[in-house]
Amino acid sequence: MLELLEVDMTASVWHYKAEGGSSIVLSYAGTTENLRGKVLRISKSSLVGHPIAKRTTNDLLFASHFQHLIPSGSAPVLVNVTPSFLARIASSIEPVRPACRRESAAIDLHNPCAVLLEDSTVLPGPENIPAIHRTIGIEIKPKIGFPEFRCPTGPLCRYSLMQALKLGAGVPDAHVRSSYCPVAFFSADRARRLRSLRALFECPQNNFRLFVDGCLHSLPSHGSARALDSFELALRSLGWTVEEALVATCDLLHDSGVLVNLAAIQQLDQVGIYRISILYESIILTLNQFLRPGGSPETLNLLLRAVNCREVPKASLALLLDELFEPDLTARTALSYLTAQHAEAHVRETSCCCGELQICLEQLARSGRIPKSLDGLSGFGANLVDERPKSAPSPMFRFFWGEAPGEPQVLVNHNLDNGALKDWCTAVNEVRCFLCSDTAKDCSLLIAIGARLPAGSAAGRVRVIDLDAKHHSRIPRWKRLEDRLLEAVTTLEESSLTASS
Ligand SMILES: O=P(O)(O)O[C@@H]1[C@@H](OP(=O)(O)O)[C@H](OP(=O)(O)O)[C@H](O)[C@H](OP(=O)(O)O)[C@H]1OP(=O)(O)O
Ligand SMILES: Nc1ncnc2c1ncn2[C@@H]1O[C@H](COP(=O)(O)OP(=O)(O)OP(=O)(O)O)[C@@H](O)[C@H]1O
Repeated sequence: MLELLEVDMTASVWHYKAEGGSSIVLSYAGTTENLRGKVLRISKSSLVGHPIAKRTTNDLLFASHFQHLIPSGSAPVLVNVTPSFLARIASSIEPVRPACRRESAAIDLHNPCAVLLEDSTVLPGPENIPAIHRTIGIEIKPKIGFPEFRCPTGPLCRYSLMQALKLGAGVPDAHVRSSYCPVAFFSADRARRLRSLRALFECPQNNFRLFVDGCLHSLPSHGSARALDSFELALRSLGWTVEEALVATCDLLHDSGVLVNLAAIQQLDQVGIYRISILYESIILTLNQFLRPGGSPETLNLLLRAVNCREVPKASLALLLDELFEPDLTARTALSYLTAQHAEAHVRETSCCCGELQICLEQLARSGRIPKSLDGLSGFGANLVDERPKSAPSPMFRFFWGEAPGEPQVLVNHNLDNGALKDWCTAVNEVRCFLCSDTAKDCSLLIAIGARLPAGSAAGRVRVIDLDAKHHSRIPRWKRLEDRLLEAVTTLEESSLTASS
């Protein structure tokens, strides 16, 4: 059983730290010893009260399986919160929340669970107590590290297309187009990595945040001299110039091995959203066939067992889909290695988990959870960075090359044979891998660096945050988004044709 802890529910000791699309994070400012250096991550709901992220406590159950991987005291813990505590927090933080977040969502007052986490924007002091006066925290949401699209001028990454869409839609954060390139950020080339980091610093949008001594430092979308000045002052007090701090961050990220691991998990997406969407619809058609009156419950249960799911008698479609796509232990292990990722750069030693991740991915392959196309796993993770776009066509490349995915179809009929069962398992596993990869495409890195050391290096640490499993119900939305991205590619193609004629 998962243990639910109680936390200090005095609203005044929890201060707003930051937020994303589905969570608000508060830092602890009270005196309880074991809460110092912790943050509380609470869920949001839409303004009319619908939960935003379909999160399950399994995320935490899962984390509890891997406590041994996570440095002591850093493992996330599920805690109980009351509606009245949440309501008090909601009113106290409202004035400090960014307007665009306030207008779209609020605290979910009806979710009795929150997550207590280590504050990864600060470095632990001697007794694991955060030395909050001496840390710069840098948060990066790197997005997808390989190009997925092709246009007349060459490969194109999803991020730059999203920039075009965000600019067109007037997204508040993105009124200036960023020159950040995730492919360069994941690159093995240090100069390219550094250039992409500078681009983030110059145009942060929602991909880059700075914390000074654990507090979010507002960095305007396109550099107001004043905000930069105060950040530079904070850096200077730790012995850094901005450029030196960016170089140290870049090196720390590289030494930690985290980017290679992240890229490996992102590339569990081997087939692209169009094929995934067809498979997802096929899975729904198949389940519906067996859920209809007269459908065969025995066959349905056989299908569930074939993909390691519990038998669900008389289940609804929604329950069955949740059961099928609740990430299984092995897929979660891969993500868990990211959670456990950390690096202590001052000793230039890393606790890079490439080896373990490799084993885990191989296990995924053996258990049939990685599609056949990923069979050649030797080197998986090791030489992905920079290699893949040249050596193996990405899903979207394949789409353009004419391997269109076809129509959804019922994957098995009532006379289940081995071939049909295999198609079913492949389809479910491909969708599972895709969901797992999407988590890695949307997570963030938190890099904490302390004072500059004489050799120009930093005491520092890298953590990966926001590894929530993505819910299968997002698949139709992702497909529609992909349609819009493809339209943007077409517009680019047309404008380049016009320019060249
Ligand atoms: O759909 P995308 O690629 O725009 O990604 C969403 C992110 O937008 P971005 O492009 O990074 O500005 C979006 O970021 P913001 O909340 O806009 O900062 C979220 O991360 C969203 O995930 P979730 O709803 O919080 O679980 C992300 O949604 P998912 O794609 O992960 O469902
Ligand atoms: N462990 C942590 N330590 C310090 N700050 C954190 C931690 N976890 C989250 N944060 C801060 O809170 C913000 C929101 O958290 P998180 O990314 O988990 O929310 P989300 O809504 O799931 O994000 P997204 O919109 O990217 O999906 C982060 O961007 C980060 O600034």
